[in-house]
Amino acid sequence: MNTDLQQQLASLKQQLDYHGHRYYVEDNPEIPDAEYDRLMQQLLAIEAEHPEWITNDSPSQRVGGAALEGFTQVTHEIAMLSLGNAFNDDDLRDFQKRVQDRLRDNSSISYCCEPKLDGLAVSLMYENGVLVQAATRGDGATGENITHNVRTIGAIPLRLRGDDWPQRLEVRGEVFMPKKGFEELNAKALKKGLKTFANPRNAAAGSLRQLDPKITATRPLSFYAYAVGVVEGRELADTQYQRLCQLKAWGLPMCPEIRCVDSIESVIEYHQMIGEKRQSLGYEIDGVVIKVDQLDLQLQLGFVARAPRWAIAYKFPAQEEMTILNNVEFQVGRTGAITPVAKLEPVFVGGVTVSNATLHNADEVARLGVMIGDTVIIRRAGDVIPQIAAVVESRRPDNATAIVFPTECPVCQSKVERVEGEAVARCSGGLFCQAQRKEALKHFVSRKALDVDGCGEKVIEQLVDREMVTTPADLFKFSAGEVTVLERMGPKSAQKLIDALTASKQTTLARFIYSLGIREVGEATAANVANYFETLEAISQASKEQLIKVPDVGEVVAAHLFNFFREPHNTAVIDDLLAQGIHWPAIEKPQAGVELPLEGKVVVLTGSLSQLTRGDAKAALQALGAKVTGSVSKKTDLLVAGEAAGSKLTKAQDLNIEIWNEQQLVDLINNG
Ligand SMILES: NC(=O)c1ccc[n+]([C@@H]2O[C@H](COP(=O)([O-])OP(=O)(O)OC[C@H]3O[C@@H](n4cnc5c(N)ncnc54)[C@H](O)[C@@H]3O)[C@@H](O)[C@H]2O)c1
Ligand SMILES: [Zn+2]
Repeated sequence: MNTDLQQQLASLKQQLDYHGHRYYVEDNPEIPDAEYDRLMQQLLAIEAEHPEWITNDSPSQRVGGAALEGFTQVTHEIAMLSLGNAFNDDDLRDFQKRVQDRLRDNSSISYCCEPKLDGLAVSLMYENGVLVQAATRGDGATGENITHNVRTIGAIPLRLRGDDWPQRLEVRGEVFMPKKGFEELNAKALKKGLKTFANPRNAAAGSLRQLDPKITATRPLSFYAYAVGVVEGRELADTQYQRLCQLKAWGLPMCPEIRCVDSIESVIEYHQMIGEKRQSLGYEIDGVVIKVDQLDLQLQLGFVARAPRWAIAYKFPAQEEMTILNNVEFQVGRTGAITPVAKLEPVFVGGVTVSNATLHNADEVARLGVMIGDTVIIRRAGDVIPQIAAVVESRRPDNATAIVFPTECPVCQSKVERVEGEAVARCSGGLFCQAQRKEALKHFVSRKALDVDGCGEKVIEQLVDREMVTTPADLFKFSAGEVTVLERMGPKSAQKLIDALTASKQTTLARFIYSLGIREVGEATAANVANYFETLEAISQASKEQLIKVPDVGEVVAAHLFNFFREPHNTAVIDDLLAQGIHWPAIEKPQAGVELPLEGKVVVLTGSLSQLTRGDAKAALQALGAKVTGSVSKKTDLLVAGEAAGSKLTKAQDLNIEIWNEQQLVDLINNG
């Protein structure tokens, strides 16, 4: 009759066992906590209806997981328990009612309110004020001996302060990894191509349960005390809050957000207040823990199987949820970067419904090992954009398909380039691609490029939005009358704009190369390339090997240059520009035998310049024959120091290096 329900129960137990093991024993959960909690709530609901089905081995009756092999075991003198959960204000009011009913007391009860730290519980045994043993919670009865590892955690005192502590004192609390440390740890791992941790809890647990304490020592772990276990030889205060204050006086860190309040409504306010603070705290929390403050009341209330009756965890809405990756679309950014965007089955997480998430780039896709059709874990903490944190590989369907990057830009069909060593794939049709149009045009007319007066961002935006220009060459194709349709463009300013455009046609090869907006080709690089090859034709036909010979051009820049001129869309625009009359004077190389004024000199630039941009100054120095480097050393021949020069100037003075001001450089540029 009840076989369906019993089958469901068996399946829930089996799933909870599996995920509990991954979480508690392996520190490598597969599903988000919210999903685990839902499974647990289903189990509890069935067991509430059929208490006769509850077995001792049910996940509802047990705490945590077994100790890891490799550690010696510690038997807890007083069991370390879990906590019941509340998910809304009414759950909390029910808790209050249960407490009052059991105590047969209607007077108001004080509650100690504490952030629920997302790390792992540890027990610290102090004898005569000295830390003698540390253990994990394990299955509540038996934990792992992690004394050596815990000794490496700076926040945990090896010896208690003062002298009024009990002879034996067991302190319980949470070891956790602060958010900042977690991010740094993951950033390091990512750089080295190592596995990253999904969240700070896993990082803390994985770091603490290391067989080698040297590894633990390198991990940024911290600790807050929240309870007392064994006490022998002296009485402690008779409330939870006072006890924590005592621990604090003995040198054990106490979370500064802990408050004692005297009504359940104040608890609800506290929960809300901490919820609002959650993102700004330096550590991850997943709720608040509410404890009846009076110790004698706690004793009267006692325990159920796996949790005290006098405490409850009031959870925050989940920041991690599961959903399905339905598809991946590729977006082209305004600089041509091609970003895979995950199209998700909508899911409510971190307070909003999420249906898109960025996958960043091909490296990220590979790192996650994600496929279309996968069940993925979405993480959205605070206002941070939603991220795909992990893939639930065990739920991969048979028809899952690989994510394939396009070889052609989805917007303009130009070739996609992915330069070796760069994570990002890009559309190489910079001059032509609609997605990049506005950026390309703004760059083209900017001061260091063709320097078109009166052609600001607003003008470009309107010209593009009205489809009056699609490529830079179109800028030279309209009449003054045609541009008067733009906002705030009277006949006079229209004529000015046309005149400025006409004037800009007379330029230099360096400016022209710079104006094309080739990736990583700044003004100095453009000048070097122009000087080296002397003609546009030579540049556009140069091989990568030839390009690398240009000062300042490495493999990446060479690849960008090479690919740019291989894209027919780009060369068509360049031809059009030349047809519109863009021209420049031929570059005259100094005759052989004539030395450049700074030939072979190693020059460093520092401080802020007022007449030249950094790039112009660098390019000018290079044109004068100098090699420009970044730091002052014995090899430096000359330092050009602008305003507010700092340590480089001091160092150059110490080394007796020749020092010029900006004007001296400008004079040399002007007079050769
Ligand atoms: N993702 C998974 O697969 C998976 C599997 C198992 C468990 N879990 C998650 O683990 C949690 C259940 O684990 P649990 O049994 O350790 O219980 P719990 O996390 O609900 O509560 C007990 C624990 O809270 C911690 N805690 C933090 N601050 C505290 C404070 N101020 N006072 C007292 N305790 C404090 C202690 O470590 C204590 O052991 C749930 O959040 C569940 O979602 C997830
Ligand atoms: Zn494109």
